[in-house]
Amino acid sequence: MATKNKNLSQYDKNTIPNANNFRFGIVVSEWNENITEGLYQGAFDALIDNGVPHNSIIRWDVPGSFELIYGCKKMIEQNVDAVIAIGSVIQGETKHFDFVCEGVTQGIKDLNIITDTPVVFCVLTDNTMQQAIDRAGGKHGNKGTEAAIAAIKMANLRSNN
Ligand SMILES: Nc1c(NC[C@H](O)[C@H](O)[C@H](O)CO)[nH]c(=O)[nH]c1=O
Ligand SMILES: CC(=O)[C@@H](O)COP(=O)(O)O
Repeated sequence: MATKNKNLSQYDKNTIPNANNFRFGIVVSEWNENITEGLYQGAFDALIDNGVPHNSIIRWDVPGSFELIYGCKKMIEQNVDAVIAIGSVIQGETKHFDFVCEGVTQGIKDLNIITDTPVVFCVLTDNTMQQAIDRAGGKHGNKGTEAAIAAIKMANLRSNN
């Protein structure tokens, strides 16, 4: 189902595990910060809404989405229960979009394989700024909210296995 057919911000609190004792790291790319700040707010608000204490959320900023890989690797060393990688990559004139998107995707995938801490992929890869706006609190909801819920569920899975 495409994003246009669902609201990224909707979740049923009755299906969300108890997150009171989990710690979360959020690494935020500064590129397209009008988008990434919206994604961060969605993620932060969802974590708080589900009982995560404010002091159990660590935020670091990195220059761009490609640096999310290293930032998340170092965040994992902070003994958090899950990490959320937040970025916004928007198509420009060249193929750089393709390489950044592929690189960050593969890098975050690798962290999920190599380490024992789940890293949630909250990196928008949009053709236009409007598509990004629509997914960072606009008409399709907020990908950051979706990512926070995924992070809670994965932290819970990790704690039970
Ligand atoms: N064009 C975008 C970038 N490009 C920058 C790279 O992510 C990286 O910081 C640079 O290549 C230095 O290593 N980053 C985004 O997050 N979004 C873009 O649209
Ligand atoms: C994703 C990017 O790196 C891209 O936005 C940069 O723009 P351009 O391809 O025009 O250099």
